[in-house]
Amino acid sequence: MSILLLLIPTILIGILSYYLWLWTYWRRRGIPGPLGYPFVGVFPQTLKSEYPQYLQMRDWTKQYGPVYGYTEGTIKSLIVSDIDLVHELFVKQYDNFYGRKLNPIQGDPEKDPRSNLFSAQGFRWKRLRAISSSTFTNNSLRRINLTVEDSAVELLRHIEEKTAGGKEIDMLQFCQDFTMDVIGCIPMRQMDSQIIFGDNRKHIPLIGGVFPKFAEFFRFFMLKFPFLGAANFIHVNKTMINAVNNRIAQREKDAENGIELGEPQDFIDLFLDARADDVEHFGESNGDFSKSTSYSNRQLTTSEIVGQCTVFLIAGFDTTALSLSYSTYLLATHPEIQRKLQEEVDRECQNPEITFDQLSKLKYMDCVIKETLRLYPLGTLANSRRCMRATKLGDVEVEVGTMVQVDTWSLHTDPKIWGDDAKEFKPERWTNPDADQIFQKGGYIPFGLGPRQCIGMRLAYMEEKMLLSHILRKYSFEIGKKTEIPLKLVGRATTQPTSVWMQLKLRN
Ligand code: HEM
Repeated sequence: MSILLLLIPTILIGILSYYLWLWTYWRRRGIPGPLGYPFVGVFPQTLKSEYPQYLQMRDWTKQYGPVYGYTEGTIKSLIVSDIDLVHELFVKQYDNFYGRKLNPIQGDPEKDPRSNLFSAQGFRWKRLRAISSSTFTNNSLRRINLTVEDSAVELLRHIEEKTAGGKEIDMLQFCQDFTMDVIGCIPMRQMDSQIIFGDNRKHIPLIGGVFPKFAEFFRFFMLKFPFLGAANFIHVNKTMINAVNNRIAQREKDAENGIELGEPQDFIDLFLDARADDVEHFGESNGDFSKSTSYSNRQLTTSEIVGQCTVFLIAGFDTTALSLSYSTYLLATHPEIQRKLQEEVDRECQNPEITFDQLSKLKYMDCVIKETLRLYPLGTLANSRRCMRATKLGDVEVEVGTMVQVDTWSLHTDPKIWGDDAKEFKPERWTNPDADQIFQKGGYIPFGLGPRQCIGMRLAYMEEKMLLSHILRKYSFEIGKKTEIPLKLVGRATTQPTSVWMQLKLRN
């Protein structure tokens, strides 16, 4: 009994000291930054959906400068917005930072059989990337150009109905319908986006960050008992597993009946067909990637296909819809830029159908989309890396397991990089070769940089150009009574406007 009385306080003091030690990690190293609270660090600030963490990070950058640190539970993050450090992180020191920042509740990327392109690291990532890349080649994009156009035309019909009599519409919802139609595997298209992105899981990252050793255990329970907060995730996952299994069964049945494979219907087909011919020939330059032998398969397993389709849905649907809706807002508030863009579209896209080659001639449209993503780099949660080998980033010694997050919002509007008009919407700046130089150097990263740059970037551009061209040939975006200026931004994984109401005026 007396031993117990001694043991319990000792354990409690040990745990307390451990958490306080972690909490003051950056202070002890002389790196500035917000402290937050014991045990949870800055989690209460970074998990607020009503004030997205990227805006919060931007505020802290103003306060602490381009390099600072904070803790979220036991997760130690270094935040950077210095162009040279960004380039070093993503490109020069890729071998030291090849993992992405993950919460322990997301599982171990080395062991999870459903580990996907977004979370995987090392050889496994290389293999998934090589296999997935074949679905984003020019040829593949050309093949789906028609599907993307069908979705755009369908949306235009829908817009026609809803704007009858001069009614205002919320472009955010319309853009989401469009991108879901393009990206959603057929069985997911009817699913409410709230189910996929419903914001009811604030406690899950918190538990994972504060109690990493028990993350596997919590994960197991949350997947067993949906009411604990993972109901939406479980539903999406089950629907995807059924969809993939049904498609495999259908293919087997067709093969038995001598029916040949047709054109791919969606990502499930693309992934079932995808293979990487050079997967077995990846020579690794260092020991960290050497766990290669168990993954030398050229094709994806069923679990991997489920993981890939789910991550493509999550990474590709909302991001592209948001980017589109920000563009419509910026065009409505900058009519002279909209007119110039309409002139380009009228000139280059004269036939009813818009081809892949015509889309590539829309140079001013490229500038508008680039500039939109400079001012609204909505998907920057992904612009992070995990330190896999101890190194130095600038003057800071970075230990294995430390996360490095780029504050993209500050980087993209830094007057030292972009000039005094950094906060203005000026697509013309992209006609100056200096802007592309900034991109090469790491100052413009809406799609990240280096080997892990967004794999869906070209698909996103294609979708956006297709929809904007179809709409702008017929309508002009105009500010309406309900348009919020400036937009009110919310969100956690992505930064989104609460709504993008506007009027679509028929052109003469
Ligand atoms: C405007 C639309 C989009 C934006 C702003 C965006 C943004 C990003 C960013 C910032 C990253 C991190 C890159 C890095 O770490 O260097 C990323 C990665 C990724 N994105 Fe996108 N994305 C968009 C569209 C898409 C689409 C359409 C898809 C798929 C169909 C997609 C799938 C992915 C995947 C799988 C990754 C992880 C790549 C890897 O680690 O190898 N994204 N995206």
